[in-house]
Amino acid sequence: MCCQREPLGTKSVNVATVRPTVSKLPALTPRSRLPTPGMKQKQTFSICGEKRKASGSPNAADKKICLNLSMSSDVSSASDLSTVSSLSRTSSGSRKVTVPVSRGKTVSRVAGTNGPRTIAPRGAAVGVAGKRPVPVASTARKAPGGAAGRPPPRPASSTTRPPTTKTNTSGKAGVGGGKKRAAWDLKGRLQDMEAAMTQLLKQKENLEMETCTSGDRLAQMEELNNKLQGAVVEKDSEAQSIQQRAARLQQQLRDVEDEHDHKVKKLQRDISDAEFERATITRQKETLESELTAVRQEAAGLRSTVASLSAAQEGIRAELASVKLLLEAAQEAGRTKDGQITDLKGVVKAQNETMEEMTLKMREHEASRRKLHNTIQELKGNIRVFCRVRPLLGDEITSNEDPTMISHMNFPDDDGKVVELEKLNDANPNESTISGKKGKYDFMFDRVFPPTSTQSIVFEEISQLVQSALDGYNVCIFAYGQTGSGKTFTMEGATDGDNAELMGMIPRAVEQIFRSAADLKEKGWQYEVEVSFLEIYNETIRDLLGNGKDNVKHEIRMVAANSNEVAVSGLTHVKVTTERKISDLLRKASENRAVAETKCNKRSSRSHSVFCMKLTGRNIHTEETTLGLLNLIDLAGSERLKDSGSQGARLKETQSINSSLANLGNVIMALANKEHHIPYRNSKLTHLLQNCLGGSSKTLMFVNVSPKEECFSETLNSLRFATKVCLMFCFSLWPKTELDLIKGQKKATVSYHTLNRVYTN
Ligand SMILES: Nc1ncnc2c1ncn2[C@@H]1O[C@H](COP(=O)(O)OP(=O)(O)OP(=O)(O)O)[C@@H](O)[C@H]1O
Repeated sequence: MCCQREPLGTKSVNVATVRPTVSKLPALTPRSRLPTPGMKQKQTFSICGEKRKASGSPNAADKKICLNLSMSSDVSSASDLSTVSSLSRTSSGSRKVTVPVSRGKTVSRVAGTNGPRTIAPRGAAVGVAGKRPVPVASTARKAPGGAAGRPPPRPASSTTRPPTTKTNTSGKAGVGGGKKRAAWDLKGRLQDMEAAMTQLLKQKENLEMETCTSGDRLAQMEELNNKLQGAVVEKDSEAQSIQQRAARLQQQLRDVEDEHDHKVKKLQRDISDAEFERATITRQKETLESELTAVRQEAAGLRSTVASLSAAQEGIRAELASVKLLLEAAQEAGRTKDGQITDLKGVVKAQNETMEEMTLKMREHEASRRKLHNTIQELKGNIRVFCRVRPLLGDEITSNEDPTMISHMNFPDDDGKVVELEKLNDANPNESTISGKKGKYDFMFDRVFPPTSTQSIVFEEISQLVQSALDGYNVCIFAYGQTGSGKTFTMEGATDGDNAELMGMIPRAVEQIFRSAADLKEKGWQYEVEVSFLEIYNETIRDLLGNGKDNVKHEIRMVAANSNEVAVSGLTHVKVTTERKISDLLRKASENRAVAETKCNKRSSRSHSVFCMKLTGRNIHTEETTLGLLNLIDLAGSERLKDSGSQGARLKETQSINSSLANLGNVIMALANKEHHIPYRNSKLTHLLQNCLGGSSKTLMFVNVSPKEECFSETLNSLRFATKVCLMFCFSLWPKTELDLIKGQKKATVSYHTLNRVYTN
């Protein structure tokens, strides 16, 4: 059965065999090749499948067959593609391919028939690839009712209906030849009518048959429609999966593009880096070129220098030749000199021997120097008294007054040994005088330092005693006087920036000791210096180099039963090798004293401070050893009880001070009198200094005097105490008989003039 088909036009379908899996479209490649809505293009799809060879051929290999479909159509949407090709199996097992090429247009083929395989688009020519298409109608006519034995469907269009015999209603035409019967020919007309009736019955039968066929065809079409709808759903899902895949592919493409962009950027960066590097290299190249130019210029300069040097070398060679000549002459002279050197070596040897002798003599001289020095010191007196008057200071100076000019004091002699004291007001008529003149007093000491005397002038006088300490003698230097008279200034000095002139006796003595020790080193003497610093307050000893907080009770003990040497228990002794170290120690002692001062006002002036340097010497040549002690003592301010008006603790302090000062005087007196018993232990101070007072020890006492007129009485008192010490020493030099004679004169006081007369005689 054939149906009228629409002409296919440019569409052509070549079908060999299509496998059921043909619904799987081949993978669509690049996104750019996917149709987009509204795109008009020619598409070619290849649907590949496999076909087995005829079953009669056992070795038949699978053959790949393809359905090629070319079309040119408007693709309105991607979903149209899903319906491009579909395949469904008919109920009879045959395969049917329906290919809608555009909306409402389909190409169908029924596989499995015995006839030639065709696709019968409406009115189009369909044929096997490469063969001329066979008209459908003729094919259908050749195989009527071929598919599944059914009659071919009746053509839908009335134009395709088989021609019907036109009934001659008018009766004018006969059935057989169209010849009109005569009216009278009833029989003939009856025959015609029977023939017409028969024809009409046939037509009726045909119509009934056609109606039946149309019903079948309608059912077939409905079935087909259902299948097509199923195929559409299937294709829709396929289209969705294709869309998802396309989306994945697009995502991949975007990833690839991103990666591409990333690589492009990286490449651009690499390019810019490379360009930068190229620019750097270019710059380096330029620099190197300029350096090369400079080096070339330098090389040119060097070449010219080499040329000039070569010329100079020639000159030097010539000079060298002349020098060689001179050298030869000198060598000749040298040989002569060698002889002379040998002679000189003999002379040097002789001189070395002389030197050794001289060194020995020098050592002997050093020993003699020590002895002589000591003799001189002894001749000068093992006990000496110096008087020092400080200048007026600050508020003490009235306008237009020279601070070194003191109205009530005179320094009359050129030797600097006498001080005259004159009371200008309120002369006490009962006051005893030395000069015999009321209100005027003369005092003579080993040395008197007026207010103009500097620290260095004062130290000159005591430096010999410091030397004695280095030579192995014990030396005590005291500063005695009323409060504010200049004892501490004399002993320690004042700190006024870096003014070295204000340095006191202690730092100067230290300086001299280290200097002399260095000088004596070449004579084989090595010294070890050990320092201690203590104060005695109210007969209690306190360590000024300790930690300042200790409540240790320090006791004075004899080092050995048969020796005079004493030691203080728990006292700090510091070995020093430099002067700087000693200044640090003095600072520490002063800080410790300052702490104590806060506890007891003005304590420093109410205590005795004893700075002691132990000097141990050893001669590495002679193995001779020495041990000398240098004690520098700042005594507490002396005050007369009746003048001070002290009470309570202050009274106790004053009594303690006066007692220890009186004991000092008694000890000195006992030493001068060569008494058997010396009362050292009556006070801490004399007990401590017992091996430094008396014997071969040297004692020097500074009596410091205030220039203030209101201190006249205290000044007089201090000078009298110092004179007593001085007299005792003078007595000690006298033969005992003469001493007894003087004592027998029963004079209350011994005048300076008497002593002077006795002394000079
Ligand atoms: N020769 C001097 N030249 C200049 N100033 C001096 C001299 N002697 C003492 N002074 C000054 O006089 C003041 C009192 O002196 P210093 O403190 O030495 O007296 P002191 O006798 O030690 O008193 P104290 O017993 O209270 O300790 C200080 O300011 C000191 O600098």
